[in-house]
Amino acid sequence: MFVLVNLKTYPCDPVAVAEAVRDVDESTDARLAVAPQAADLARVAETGVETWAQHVDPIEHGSNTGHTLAESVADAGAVGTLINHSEKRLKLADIDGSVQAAERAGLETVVCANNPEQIGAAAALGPDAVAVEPPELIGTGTPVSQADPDIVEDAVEAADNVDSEVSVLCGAGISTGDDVVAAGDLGAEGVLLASGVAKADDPQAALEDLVEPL
Ligand SMILES: O=C[C@H](O)COP(=O)(O)O
Repeated sequence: MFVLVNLKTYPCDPVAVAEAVRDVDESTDARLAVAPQAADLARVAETGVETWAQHVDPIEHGSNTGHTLAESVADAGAVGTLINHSEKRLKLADIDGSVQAAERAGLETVVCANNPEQIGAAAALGPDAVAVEPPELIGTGTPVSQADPDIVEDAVEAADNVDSEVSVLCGAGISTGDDVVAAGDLGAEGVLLASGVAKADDPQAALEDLVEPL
């Protein structure tokens, strides 16, 4: 299983969480990674943890003030990027452009979507993976894998119908090892999570619980 920890803009210490993710990664067969804010990418990557960006823009070098260039993200040490997170939604053409920009820079891609129908559309754009996240469950602590298992199974089917090479992650409310196991049982190859680790009093203990059954 791939466990991708999104730090969003939570007031955690990104380096401390990154070190916890790195240390737990060394004790599990699961693949762990962390997605800090763009400004924190380089110092997070310096910890040795697998580092992802939260977003890249559909642009090239040039007149793009305030945008996030995929090549700069890669130069800072990221190996992948989220695209179209529910909190950073893009137009379809921009999702396509961001996937292309990320691939140009050698970044792995996970395109987020709200439901199985959008997952099918996202998969058609050729990312490495898609992530289904019902927005109403994000940050609630109510896991999608238990509250809405059909949406995960339907997302897996929708992606598979379009491109069987595209992996499916699920996210929203996932905070325990049981939640991750349930996601895997529904066909997901990974989970995208945030508050369960980034807002935990002890992020390392939260991560150890997450990967313990894997
Ligand atoms: O990127 C992560 C997702 O939005 C899930 O967030 P959450 O684990 O806080 O529900």
